[in-house]
Amino acid sequence: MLTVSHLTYAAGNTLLLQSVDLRLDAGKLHLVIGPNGAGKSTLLKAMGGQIRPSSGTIRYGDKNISAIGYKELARIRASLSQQQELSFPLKVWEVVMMGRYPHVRENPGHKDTRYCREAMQLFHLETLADRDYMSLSGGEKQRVHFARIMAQIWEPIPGACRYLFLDEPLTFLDVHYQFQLMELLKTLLQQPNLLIVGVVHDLNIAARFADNILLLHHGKLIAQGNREQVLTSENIRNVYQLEPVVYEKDDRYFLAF
Ligand SMILES: Nc1ncnc2c1ncn2[C@@H]1O[C@H](COP(=O)(O)OP(=O)(O)OP(=O)(O)O)[C@@H](O)[C@H]1O
Repeated sequence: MLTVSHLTYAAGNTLLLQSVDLRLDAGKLHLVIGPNGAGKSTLLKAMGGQIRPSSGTIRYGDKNISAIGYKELARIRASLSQQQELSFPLKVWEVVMMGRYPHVRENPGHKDTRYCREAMQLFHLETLADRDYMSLSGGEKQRVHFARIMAQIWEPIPGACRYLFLDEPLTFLDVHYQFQLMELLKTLLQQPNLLIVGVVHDLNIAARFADNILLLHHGKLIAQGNREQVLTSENIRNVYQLEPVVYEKDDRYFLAF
């Protein structure tokens, strides 16, 4: 479980997050939505321990993350940031292997190689393993980074949770891979003690795949819950200044503008 209590983050005089409270369970897909500049990336970075809150606490289980050392943090949580560009020549498998560095003492061992291979299989990268990363398309690069961060937290930790933070993971992916990734995340969540939080802009993706939707606006958590609770006409109007038509049919729930 991940618990956020009274989280506030300020940059100079600007409050980017204002007293956010959350309790996120493992085994569920939590998707953060909200307009540009709402504070979604800032929230993810704070939950991933990449930035230190101005006030408030973030706990992994019963541990305050400020008490978790950098190396230990890197073994239990992985983050996909919005900008992933690498500007030096590496083969695809070498980029994926970077995910294993927090676990490696001197040189990667058989276990690290196996986890990287399995992570690459998961994202259908086997045939690209020896390609120069810089020669890949945007979508291919994105899949390499998914494999890298999955390799980082590949191994379940007995009795403890692993945390995966994905900031706009659907950027660069065509609609086929977008759906494939979301389905894959749902499958991964069947593993014990895995917690995934992602940021998406597509409200219909959130409606279709999220178990829990977090709506941020001006650094505040405006609504949280399932799609019927969060993706209401009123919330969308207030936050995006758009008037949606909400369709509900069988198990489908979607918004048209
Ligand atoms: N270091 C900083 N100093 C001042 N303002 C900042 C700083 N970092 C972020 N901001 C501002 O804080 C706000 C929230 O940024 P954040 O990146 O969290 O938004 P977001 O919801 O992820 O937006 P987007 O959907 O555009 O990616 C933005 O207005 C951004 O310009």
